[in-house]
Amino acid sequence: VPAFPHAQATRDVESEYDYVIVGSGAGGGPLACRLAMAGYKTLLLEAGGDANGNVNVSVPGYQAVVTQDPTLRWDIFVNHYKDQNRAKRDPKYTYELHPYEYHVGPNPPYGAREKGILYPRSSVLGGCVTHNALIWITPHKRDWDIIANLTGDESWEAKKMNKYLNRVYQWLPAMPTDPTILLRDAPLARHLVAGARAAGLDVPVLTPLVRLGQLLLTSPNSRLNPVRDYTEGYFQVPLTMKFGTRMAVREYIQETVAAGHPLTVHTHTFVTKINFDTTSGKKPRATGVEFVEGQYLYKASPLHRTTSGKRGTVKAKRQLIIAGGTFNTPQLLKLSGIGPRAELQRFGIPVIKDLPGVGTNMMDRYEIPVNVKHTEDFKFPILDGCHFDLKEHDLCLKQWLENPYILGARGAYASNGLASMMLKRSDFASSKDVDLSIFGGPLNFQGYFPGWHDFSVRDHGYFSWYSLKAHSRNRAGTVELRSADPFDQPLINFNYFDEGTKTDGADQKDLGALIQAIRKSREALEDWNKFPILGGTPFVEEKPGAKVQSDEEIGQYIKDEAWGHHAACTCPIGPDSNPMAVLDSEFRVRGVDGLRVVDASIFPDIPGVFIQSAIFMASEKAADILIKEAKAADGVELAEEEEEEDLIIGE
Ligand SMILES: Cc1cc2nc3c(=O)[nH]c(=O)nc-3n(C[C@H](O)[C@H](O)[C@H](O)COP(=O)(O)OP(=O)(O)OC[C@H]3O[C@@H](n4cnc5c(N)ncnc54)[C@H](O)[C@@H]3O)c2cc1C
Repeated sequence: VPAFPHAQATRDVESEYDYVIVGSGAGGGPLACRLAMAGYKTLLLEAGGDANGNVNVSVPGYQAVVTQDPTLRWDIFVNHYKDQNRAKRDPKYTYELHPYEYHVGPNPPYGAREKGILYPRSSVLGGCVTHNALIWITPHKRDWDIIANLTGDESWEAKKMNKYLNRVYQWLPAMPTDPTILLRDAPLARHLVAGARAAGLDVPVLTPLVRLGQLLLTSPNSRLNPVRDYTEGYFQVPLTMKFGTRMAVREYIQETVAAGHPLTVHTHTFVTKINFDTTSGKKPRATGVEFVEGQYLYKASPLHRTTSGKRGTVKAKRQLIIAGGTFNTPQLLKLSGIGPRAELQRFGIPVIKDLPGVGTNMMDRYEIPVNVKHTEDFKFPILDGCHFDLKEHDLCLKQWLENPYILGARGAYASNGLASMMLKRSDFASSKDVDLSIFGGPLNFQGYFPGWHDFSVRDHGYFSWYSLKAHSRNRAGTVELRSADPFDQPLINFNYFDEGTKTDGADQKDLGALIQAIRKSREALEDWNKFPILGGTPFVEEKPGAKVQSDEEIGQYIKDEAWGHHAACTCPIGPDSNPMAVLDSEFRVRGVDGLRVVDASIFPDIPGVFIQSAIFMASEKAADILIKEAKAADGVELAEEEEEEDLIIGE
């Protein structure tokens, strides 16, 4: 594992910084780096640790292992349905036996407490980017135009957002799995080839690997393709890694500190409250935060023991930016007096600003698999020696550690295991953009529950196609306080399908798209038969299972077992005329001064197919706005901007 420069670990919190940022994930991390690189004294407060020396965060093949790592995971539990009887139809429904000890599925022992569905989150430098699946798919143009149209702020138009993608590529490496790793496993390649055929591509029966090799060189992100957002087909899956090692926000923060920019990072620092000055007679102004220093203070951490630690406060001279993510940002705003009046009063929280939209409008994608098991003792050769457990017998880890990134020499762990994807437009898409991503890999992943990773990789004879519904319509999710205790996790209700948004048949349309995705996955599995030249043993479908055939049966399977992992939109940007808009188009929290939000919660509509790219770009935009604002305030002349609209740097 390469030795990354360590984050500055000083514990003396100075009393004032230009900018204080809470949360170092996809939203907060890049913003902190940019502000510091522009010369502003910036403090980044992060509840988690820096994960230095933790190999889990660096190995792409450990993308699932890392979500189980107790040192950085938060076990957040959510409700897909408020109706618990309905929720329990999901075999992933979880109960707590003792603190952080769980029972998954029906027939819990007597006394077990209902928890709901696990929603993995990571509290660590880099936030969820440090434990995510590394998939890098850039947003659709329409995602940005929606914000521009909604707010009248043209700077959000797609052509103007292009420059922020260029800026992301200044620090973010992205590359696909080396095709030579995959092409060595003929039965796995047989599945991937079948996927290409089901995606409508012509694959020669006698030389399928040559065609697959070509397809794995085709990027789904190409900005040179003017109709890229509508282009259906079969593509490689770009990953946020460099030569087979995860590299993204965490590493960028550490490099920025090491380069000597004025960025101070305080890890293991949990922010409990935003402080306001309400004495001016004008709008309340956010002046800084209160925090507690200590490890695993949030009760969602399985290593949580105490909420006590060294307490402190810090002031933000220019702006305070909250970037705690879709669940924690609305929680912190509400705890600090910004949110729906009735809810705040219920918990005895003094109201600073009645903002009814905080913690509403939550969106997510739906995901659902078809899992098959190959018969007898078949194992995918690519997984030989892979134990996914960091122990000495994990020969794939040894291979990854000891080899250079050349011709697949680092082996299976230089990939996240999901190398290719179909992009499709379902009959239920809300625009011309593709709305289904169907990707395959040698895993038995059925969604998130405690121990999901061990379950997914235990048997090396499984293959699955996963469908993800992009541009989903449900916006009925909510994040509400459970208590006034900042260390409690909030109450999170997604209100799936018919429990949620039903306008214009929204729930039925999303369901319809997913039913088509399941049928497309099955078509890919049938097309497997067309390539016997690649070997392998037959398989049986375990989920949803051969008996599940009609639209109604497939629909029920989806409603029972779908999940999501791109939760967003709980502090949406919106126009002045919308009382539910939490932010203006420049990330300002409405009704107060000095306070911004920059993370997955800012979007009025869930963007793209995979979300981290949109958050990174929004973070770059926020930096641009704040730097210009600071220069204007200081009377510094703004340099003429180069026209970057048509410039393409990176993909
Ligand atoms: C299992 C999984 C896999 C995923 N895979 C992908 C993928 O392959 N591709 C993709 O595009 N997206 C993926 N995502 C989604 C993506 O990683 C997240 O949407 C994104 O990281 C969210 O960014 P954020 O800035 O909103 O919050 P986060 O990245 O979650 O960062 C928030 C940070 O704030 C800190 N924090 C919160 N509250 C406080 C507080 N009170 N005080 C101090 N610090 C605090 C947290 O510790 C955390 O580090 C995945 C998500 C999950 C869960």
